[in-house]
Amino acid sequence: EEQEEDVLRELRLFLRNITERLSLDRRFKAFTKPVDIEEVPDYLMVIKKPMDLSTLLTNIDQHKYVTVGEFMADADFIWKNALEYNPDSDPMDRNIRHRACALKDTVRAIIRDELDEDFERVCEEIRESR
Ligand SMILES: Cc1noc(C)c1-c1cc(NS(=O)(=O)c2ccccc2)cc(C(=O)O)c1
Repeated sequence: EEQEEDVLRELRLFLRNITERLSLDRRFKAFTKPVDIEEVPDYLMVIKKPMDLSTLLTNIDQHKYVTVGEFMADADFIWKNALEYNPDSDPMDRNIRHRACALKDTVRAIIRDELDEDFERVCEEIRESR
């Protein structure tokens, strides 16, 4: 009903705000767009679920997420994919893994500091009712 739509509208505002702040952080520039398959031709042979910050934003606008947990599951693919595709000890791989870990820690810190757990519980009730 209307109150549920108000809650989900507030969820989308919260998730858009997080995603836009991450996209403005220069450390995370490589994560703002899908990995370019012309530049990285074997990427889709290794990574089964590509994800990036612009795709998160599209998903938010398409009302894909009803809880913060669902958003986090997709956001986690961004850094997990980077760790999986760039496992080697050479400086380039180490550098992208360092940025991937910074992204993981930053998302978690924002959620810990800014998400009201009662609000997430209301979102989970809506998810279970649908
Ligand atoms: C993410 C990700 N996961 O695997 C890799 C590898 C990256 C990644 C992707 C990008 N952006 S891109 O796919 O459009 C691109 C790749 C190669 C040359 C020029 C552009 C940049 C970087 C970077 O370190 O700058 C890294």
